[in-house]
Amino acid sequence: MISAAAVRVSHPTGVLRGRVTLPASKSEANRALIIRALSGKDFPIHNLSDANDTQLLNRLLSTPAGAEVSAEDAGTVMRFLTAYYAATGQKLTLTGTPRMCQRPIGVLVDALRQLGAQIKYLGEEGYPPLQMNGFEFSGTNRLSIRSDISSQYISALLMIAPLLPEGLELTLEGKISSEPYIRMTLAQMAHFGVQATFEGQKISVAKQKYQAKEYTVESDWSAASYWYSIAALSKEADLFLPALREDSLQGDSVLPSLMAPFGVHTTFTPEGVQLTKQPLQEPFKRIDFFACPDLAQTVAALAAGLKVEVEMTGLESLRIKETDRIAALQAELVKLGAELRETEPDVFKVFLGNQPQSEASIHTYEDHRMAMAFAPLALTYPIAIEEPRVVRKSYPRYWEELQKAGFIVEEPS
Ligand SMILES: O=C(O)C1=C[C@@H](OP(=O)(O)O)[C@@H](O)[C@H](O)C1
Ligand SMILES: C=C(OP(=O)(O)O)C(=O)O
Repeated sequence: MISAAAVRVSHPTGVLRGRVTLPASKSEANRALIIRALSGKDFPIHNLSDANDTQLLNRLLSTPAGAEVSAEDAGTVMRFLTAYYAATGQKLTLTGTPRMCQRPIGVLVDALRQLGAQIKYLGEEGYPPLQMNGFEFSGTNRLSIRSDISSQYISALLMIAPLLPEGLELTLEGKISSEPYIRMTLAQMAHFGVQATFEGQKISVAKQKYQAKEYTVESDWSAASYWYSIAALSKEADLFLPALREDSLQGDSVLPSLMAPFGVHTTFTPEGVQLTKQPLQEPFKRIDFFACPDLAQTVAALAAGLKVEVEMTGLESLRIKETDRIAALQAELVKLGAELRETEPDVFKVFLGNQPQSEASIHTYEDHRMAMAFAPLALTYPIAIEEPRVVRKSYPRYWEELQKAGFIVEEPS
């Protein structure tokens, strides 16, 4: 594990071949863990991620909850546990890092209160920490909920829905952001024997029981995005990423088509995907990240590295993630001679400027994706990444995997 305050990253040849180890999807793993806890049964979950977000949730669910529980900086842990503790009537304080206490949760708390949860805000209204004070069914099973802020609120409610006395009928209000994550939730619920319908803006789940069943978590497509970026920036690449599937539950499995214009060809095999470097296919169409927000930083940094101007939309949710990711991208791309500018409402464009003069030192804002999205640029510019340990949230072995692929990752002297 790298413990330095910063690492300097470089790649002497720009030629990459071999097999990469990916973490398992933290999204899938955390749903499987919550469902197992709600089922009251024990069954094996294979390929559980070593990501801190998953290790943390696993620990919290496998030991009796104390008076205060911290979800640290994990959005899914915070949101899924809020619904889980409400539905199981537990009384405790649920909190997180200072940044977590700036990430909104009011939409979920309002919905849970309507169902009968007693929840009090201990700090600012609409934000953690939360005092969970038990549950007394209100008699309501019909809710309307805003769906344009975070899909995690909806996934959290759906997973507890079959345990509610009358199930749940949810009407989604507005645009549905990160929709593939809602479909992932419903698909995993179906794996464990719980049926739901999702038609238009309405999702219905009747009262049912989760069945015990083994589950194998797929590799993480969001983590794969950094290897797509590496392949695109390389001189030559032939990389194998194991245990990724074409019929994935993860929305970030759009990568093969999203990355084709950037010169990365994907071949699916029964064991995983092979990435090869091809010529760029310009011109670039506008790319919409509304369904796959976790890929936005990868693409913005890649555009700067490849020196192509790319238009990006659907970035609204980036402001409330591990950091304000739009502000973070704007501050760090400038160091590489590029600029992320809002050209019309909700349309951002990466503009190119001059080649950076000296080694850029990228600040990571306690956001794993800032570190992982900018490190591949070492194939183009001299670059340093600050607070490299942030990767532990979703991909603790990231730096070791870069080293295996021929990158030099060293502490600046
Ligand atoms: O449900 C999930 O597992 C996730 C949903 C997305 O969040 P939003 O729904 O808040 O966009 C995504 O960004 C996050 O990394 C994981
Ligand atoms: C947004 C993310 O995670 P979360 O919301 O679960 O903290 C992420 O991993 O990019």
